[in-house]
Amino acid sequence: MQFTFYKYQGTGNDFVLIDNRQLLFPKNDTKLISTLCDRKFGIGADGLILLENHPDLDFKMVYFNADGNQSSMCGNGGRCLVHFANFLGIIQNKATFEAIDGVHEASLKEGMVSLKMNSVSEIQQKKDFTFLDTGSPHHVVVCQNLSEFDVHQEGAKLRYDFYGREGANINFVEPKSDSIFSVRTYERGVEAETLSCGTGVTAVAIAMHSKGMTQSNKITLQTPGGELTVTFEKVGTVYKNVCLIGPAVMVFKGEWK
Ligand SMILES: N[C@H](CCC[C@H](N)C(=O)O)C(=O)O
Repeated sequence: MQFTFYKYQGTGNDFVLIDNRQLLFPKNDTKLISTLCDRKFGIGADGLILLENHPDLDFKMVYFNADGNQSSMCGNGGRCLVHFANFLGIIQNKATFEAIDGVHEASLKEGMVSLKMNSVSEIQQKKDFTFLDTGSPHHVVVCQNLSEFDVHQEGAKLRYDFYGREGANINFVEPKSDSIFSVRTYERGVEAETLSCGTGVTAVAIAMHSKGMTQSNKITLQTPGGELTVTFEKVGTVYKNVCLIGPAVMVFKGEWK
């Protein structure tokens, strides 16, 4: 089948975006989606995102991991989709859309997209790690010498041996200052380290505050793909008004034959 696609990246987390408002894309074709995301036989991406109409909101987001399966919320993908909706003329600089984890508000200014994430009230603080869901499930563990760390091997071990079939995303974090943290992420469904992970850095920011490793509510996350900012308000035990802020870039447009 033939269709137009747009390749996007948000701090190096990259996606194939398709305007599916006509509902012509074969969503159940796992093999096609994994081929489109394949870096040798396809376009190459960490995931694929469909923009669809919504009866009440600006649009609907449907997200697939590179393995071809529909998955949980993608923060960087959501940011890229807001940029795409502006490019298509669907929105100006504000958006309200539905994703798998509910309704999100977003704003766009000079190529930077601020995406409101769900509030977080359940944080599992263990001795050696923190587990929380920011739209996707995330394991957060502090480590030293992050640049030397074998993220793929250690991430896969935790993702498969500890979390089993369902899995989780594994975030390794190294404090740089009270409000700056370096993060590298092994992503479920990509089954590799990605250059950044939006719901992942959101989980890291909240986990660091919850552990008392930062007093700030405006956190800078340095990832191999670039810099993201996460802001939040802690009201009682709940993290509210959580925002993921960073760039979204259209890399190229293409036709799939
Ligand atoms: N791979 C994740 C979904 C995408 C998360 C990531 N790309 C983001 O920016 O949040 C999962 O299956 O839980």
